[in-house]
Amino acid sequence: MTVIPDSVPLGVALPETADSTLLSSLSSLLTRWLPNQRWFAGKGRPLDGLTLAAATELLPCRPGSATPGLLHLLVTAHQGRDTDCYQLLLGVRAVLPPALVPALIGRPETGPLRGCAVYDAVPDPRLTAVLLERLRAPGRLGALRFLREAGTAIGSGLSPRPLNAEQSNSSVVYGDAFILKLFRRVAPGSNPDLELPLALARAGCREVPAPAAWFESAEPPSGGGPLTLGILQPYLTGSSDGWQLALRALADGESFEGPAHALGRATAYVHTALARTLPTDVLAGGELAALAEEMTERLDRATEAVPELDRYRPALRDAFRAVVDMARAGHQVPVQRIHGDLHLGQVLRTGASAGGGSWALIDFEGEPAKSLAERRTPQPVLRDVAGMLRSFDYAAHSRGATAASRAWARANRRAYRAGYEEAAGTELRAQAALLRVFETDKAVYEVLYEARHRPSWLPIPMAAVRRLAGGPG
Ligand SMILES: Nc1ncnc2c1ncn2[C@@H]1O[C@H](COP(=O)(O)OP(=O)(O)O)[C@@H](O)[C@H]1O
Ligand SMILES: O=P(O)(O)O[C@H]1O[C@H](CO)[C@@H](O[C@H]2O[C@H](CO)[C@@H](O)[C@H](O)[C@H]2O)[C@H](O)[C@H]1O
Repeated sequence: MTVIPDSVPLGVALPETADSTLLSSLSSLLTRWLPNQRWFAGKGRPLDGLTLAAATELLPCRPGSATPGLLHLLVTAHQGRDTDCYQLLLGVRAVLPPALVPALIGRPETGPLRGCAVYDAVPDPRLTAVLLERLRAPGRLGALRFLREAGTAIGSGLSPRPLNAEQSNSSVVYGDAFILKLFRRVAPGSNPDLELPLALARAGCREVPAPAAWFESAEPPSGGGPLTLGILQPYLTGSSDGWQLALRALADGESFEGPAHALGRATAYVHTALARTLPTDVLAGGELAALAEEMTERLDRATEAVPELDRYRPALRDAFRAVVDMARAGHQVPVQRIHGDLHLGQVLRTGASAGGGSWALIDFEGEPAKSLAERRTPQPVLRDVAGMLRSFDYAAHSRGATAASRAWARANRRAYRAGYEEAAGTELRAQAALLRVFETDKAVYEVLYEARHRPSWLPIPMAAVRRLAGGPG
């Protein structure tokens, strides 16, 4: 791009004049491409337009050059009154190799990149290698700041490959040693997916992969703090996620109670370490009433999207009222930072083939639909426990709700609770009413999630809603 002098090697913020020409030339291509991405959060609503929040050239983009360029953009998507900021990493080449053709976004007809192939850079190892180099050498580059945890060794020359998982974000694995998670929808303020694992690792908790390096963008003029953009952490080679393992055990007619028990213990260790390291509080009186109100509102929103929920609404509202009764009876509920969206897909088991195995919790972002402020608010630990209990129910139902699969789910739920109680030193039985409230709230969340993302899965949380509302399961 002509605005960048040859002498600037890497990472420059584009001058504002270049920003506006750049975006106007890319705008129509990105407006078509963005809504089709798995991670685009505003599906089903028209995209009215895009504005550019920040642009940084990580590798020079020169039309006609044989070497690829790399542009880092933060763009704001406008949908009615809603705005969301997305992180885009764009490759720029004169000629696109066949392997990268599926990543093509388009060829701008005007502006500084006229005629170049502009594409999603995540599948291009030549470009993602640059990100690792930047993370190895902390410092500021244009609008971006690269940081590294003291005392971590990050090797050079590790070959990158994109992780081909259905994800809310995009990840790149480097030589099976590290994984870089690139957040797609970003917001000002520290992302709990960095904040919590960093605090846990620094506190010596071994149940999370420790962040090794990360990068962020400067605080926007509207405030709120820097935006967390990407996190590099050790790649747990040979691990399998809990969802795959549970389904395999179910299909093979094998018990999963040992791993479920260990998972309960791992969850408790993480909770205990979080309570030791980060602020805690208690909810009482009006705050408990507000919690019930929040759950009721979520139920009302879900009912608007899934009218089938309406017949269960009175019973579910009654269930939430248990929290108001607790408030009236003068109960206090401890709250602390938690995982926020714990399920079998968020836990990785390593070393299982050697007979032992240990669990690691990943993806501390919280429920994707909640704002960053909501996700960072201290919560009762039972929210996480309930999430995992629901997940055993999901696994069983995804293979047909037979008597055997239901018994399998019950046994694993019991084992998970027992492991948790043992390691946390708490009696979950004494909190059964509140645990049921959180399971109910999670099932309502899942109804809305499935209706939006995977309608064919809707019967799974609907069956739970029916059961929790007092009907047959
Ligand atoms: N440290 C890790 N080691 C090995 N695999 C990982 C690691 N972190 C994430 N993964 C893999 O990447 C997938 C997506 O990671 P996750 O943090 O859940 O991203 P997203 O928020 O985009 O869903 C996980 O399901 C897991 O398969
Ligand atoms: O992993 P994410 O943070 O993107 O979480 C969202 O998607 C999950 C599905 O991938 C969804 O989890 C639900 O389905 C799981 C099986 O696929 C099941 O194990 C969970 O118990 C169930 O909640 C999660 O709710 C959603 O936030």
